[in-house]
Amino acid sequence: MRYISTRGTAPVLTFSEAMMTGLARDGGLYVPETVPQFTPDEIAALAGQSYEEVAYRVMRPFCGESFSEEELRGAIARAYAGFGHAARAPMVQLAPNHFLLELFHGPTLAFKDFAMQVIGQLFQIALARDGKKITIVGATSGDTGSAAIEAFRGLDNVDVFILFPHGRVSEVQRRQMTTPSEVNVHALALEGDFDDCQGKLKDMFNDFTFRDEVGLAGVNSINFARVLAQIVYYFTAAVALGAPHRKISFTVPTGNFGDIFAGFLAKEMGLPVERLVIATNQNDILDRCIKQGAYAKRGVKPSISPSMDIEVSSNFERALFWAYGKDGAAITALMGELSEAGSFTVSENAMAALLQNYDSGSVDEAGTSGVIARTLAETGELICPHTAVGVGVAEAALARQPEVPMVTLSTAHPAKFPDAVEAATGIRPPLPPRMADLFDRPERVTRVPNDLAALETLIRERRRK
Ligand SMILES: Cc1ncc(COP(=O)(O)O)c(C=O)c1O
Ligand SMILES: N[C@@H](CCOP(=O)(O)O)C(=O)O
Repeated sequence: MRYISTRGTAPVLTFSEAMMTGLARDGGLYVPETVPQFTPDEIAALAGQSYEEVAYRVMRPFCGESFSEEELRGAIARAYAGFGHAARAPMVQLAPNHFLLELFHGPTLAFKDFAMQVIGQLFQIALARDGKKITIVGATSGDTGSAAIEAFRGLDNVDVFILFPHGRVSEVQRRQMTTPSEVNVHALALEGDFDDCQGKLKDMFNDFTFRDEVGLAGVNSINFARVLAQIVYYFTAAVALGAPHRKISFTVPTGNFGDIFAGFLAKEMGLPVERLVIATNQNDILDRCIKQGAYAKRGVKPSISPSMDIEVSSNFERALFWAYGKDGAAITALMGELSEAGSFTVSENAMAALLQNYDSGSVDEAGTSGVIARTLAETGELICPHTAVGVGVAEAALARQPEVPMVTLSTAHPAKFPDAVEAATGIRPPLPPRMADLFDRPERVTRVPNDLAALETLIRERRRK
């Protein structure tokens, strides 16, 4: 299995090389050259298997020779052992043909744990083999950061620096990042929004001197291994609802497009996915692009679903790569236009390709609160604001095609966003007992400017040599 860049000119790599490399050296994102195929019989055989077994069968063909069966099975087993639900990703029914896929039973209460826990294990295997030390830098709008810290805290050969937008994450999210006491963990509050954080991260990858000096590694969904581990729950959910004998649609609360792109790959592998519905909050650049064919920045507005306050949606580049027939030069040109002019127009053929797979919708702030309140009243389920955006968009999509079961991804636990949930329902969701003292723990955080040179200097000084 070989991995190629969406921009077409970076070296072709194996799975573990792509995982340890992060951003391709031409600025693109690594993708598998070919997508492994599952037959209907192979999909049917997943029914009744444990989450770990499905994860092994789905991930194995993407890994090539990078990890042995024993290594991959061991990594998966250790990754999910700490999850708070035996099914790992259970489903609850909200309405006839509408299901919620709960992805918040991991250690940091968001879907990020599903992939981050696995790649934490895979990184450790790879690092033990070659004896290297690495510096992970991550950008977060709230959830990736704590998931990365949880997966890598305390490791001798890894330093973790997390950039989050100052004042734009929930207090629970911030404390999850600022209270770990391990010396290898560094929470950095950047003056700017998430796009600034991710922009600086990509700038660091594109500064080859810095990148090679510090052994830079990335655990955002820039890293294909993150996306890979997120494919698994599309299979478990679809099979539980009757795949491969029945088509299933998914609605995905979307920001950086990693989660929904994992659903696209599940479809490419042979899973009968009818529609992948992109759900955006008031930062609706992806919804506008799907409806109007132009990707145009307007400026990020803070919302009550802060993890989706994103305009430069990194993995949309991967979706465009497929839509443009894997033409790296075309993607390079589009990404150049985006950084220079803040917008680009999608060609007619590429739009047609996107519309074969994706549908979209958005929910504004009042709508999000309304969905949280209504979902509680009608179903008894208390949901987080990101999930509420998904539920609102899914209900509209389901009304257009009621005969196809719809799965909405519930991407975070409501207790991560207690203010928004309380404002909508009057109920303040409690943190699980293991996190009950989160507000008593001392915080450690450094305010940083939105400045590449200053960030690189800080990382050079703080990382352990
Ligand atoms: C709770 C939550 N929901 C949804 C999203 C959006 O997911 P993605 O960035 O993969 O589109 C995020 C951030 O990634 C998130 O943290
Ligand atoms: N919403 C994310 C943003 C980063 O996404 P990633 O999937 O690329 O890591 C977050 O919570 O940090």
